[in-house]
Amino acid sequence: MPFLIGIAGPVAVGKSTIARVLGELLSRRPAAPSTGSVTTDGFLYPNRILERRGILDRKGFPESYDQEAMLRFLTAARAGRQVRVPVYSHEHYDVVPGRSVTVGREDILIVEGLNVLQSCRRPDDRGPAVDLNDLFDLTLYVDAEFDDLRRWYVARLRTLLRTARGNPPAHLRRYACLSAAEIAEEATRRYREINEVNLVENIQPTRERADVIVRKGSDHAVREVLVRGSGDATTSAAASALPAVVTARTARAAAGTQVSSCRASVR
Ligand SMILES: Nc1ncnc2c1ncn2[C@@H]1O[C@H](COP(=O)(O)OP(=O)(O)OP(=O)(O)O)[C@@H](O)[C@H]1O
Ligand SMILES: CC(C)(CO)[C@@H](O)C(=O)NCCC(=O)O
Repeated sequence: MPFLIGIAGPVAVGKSTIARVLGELLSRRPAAPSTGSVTTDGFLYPNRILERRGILDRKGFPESYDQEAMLRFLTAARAGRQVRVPVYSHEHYDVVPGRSVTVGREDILIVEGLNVLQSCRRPDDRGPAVDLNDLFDLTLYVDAEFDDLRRWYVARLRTLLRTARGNPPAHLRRYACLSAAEIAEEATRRYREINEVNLVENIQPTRERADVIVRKGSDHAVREVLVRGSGDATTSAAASALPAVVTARTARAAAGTQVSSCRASVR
């Protein structure tokens, strides 16, 4: 059965980047465990369903996910069963029809998404909601300042537009004839009106459930690592070892990131 790691946090905080780097680092451990990572974005309903339900502008909110499918996936993965996960594309702003990734047989499986610490409806609402947190062996919450989050969101949008090379998919067309300043203004407004509302209402309230809170600075470097623990010597030692590992290695693995000092404590 895989060791399941959950990574939660706001939109554009760097969850998938951390999942990728962490997976790579863990697979280089002496025992060479096999690792995989997957995002809960794949369980978003396709745009056509969100549109039909009038919730396209609620993408990322709890009701925009197929929670039953997500719960089935996590339960199967936890039991070590192979399972197919649909794929979401930021480029196309939609779930990709017919595409999936198969996971569940790895030694370590990392699942990242806005909602991995939230609770999830059971099929047909039978029984109380499940705290997804309970399905993971270790959970992280990646945190950052709102100003930085907006900036990283805008930067990612710019990258998407650049990658589209003058032929953007439908949802990016509205940005195509805007100046750089207008793109930043429009994307910042979008972040504030949708993602920040979701952050305050649904994502940030789950932060304290995480085993580890990782705080990033405006240069993406890890500034602080807060480990939830009983205050015993082992937890304290693990907490003090973490920042050096996370900061230095994440920085090396993510090109252009500065290595900087980082505090660690047990909370
Ligand atoms: N360590 C890093 N150094 C430099 N840039 C980074 C780093 N981590 C993330 N980024 C950049 O920040 C942006 C958001 O990162 P990423 O896509 O990993 O976030 P996310 O939390 O997975 O987003 P979402 O919730 O929307 O899927 C991307 O443009 C990415 O390149
Ligand atoms: C796909 C999510 C929900 C999370 O990755 C996010 O990137 C997103 O698209 N949010 C919806 C609002 C927006 O367009 O940014």
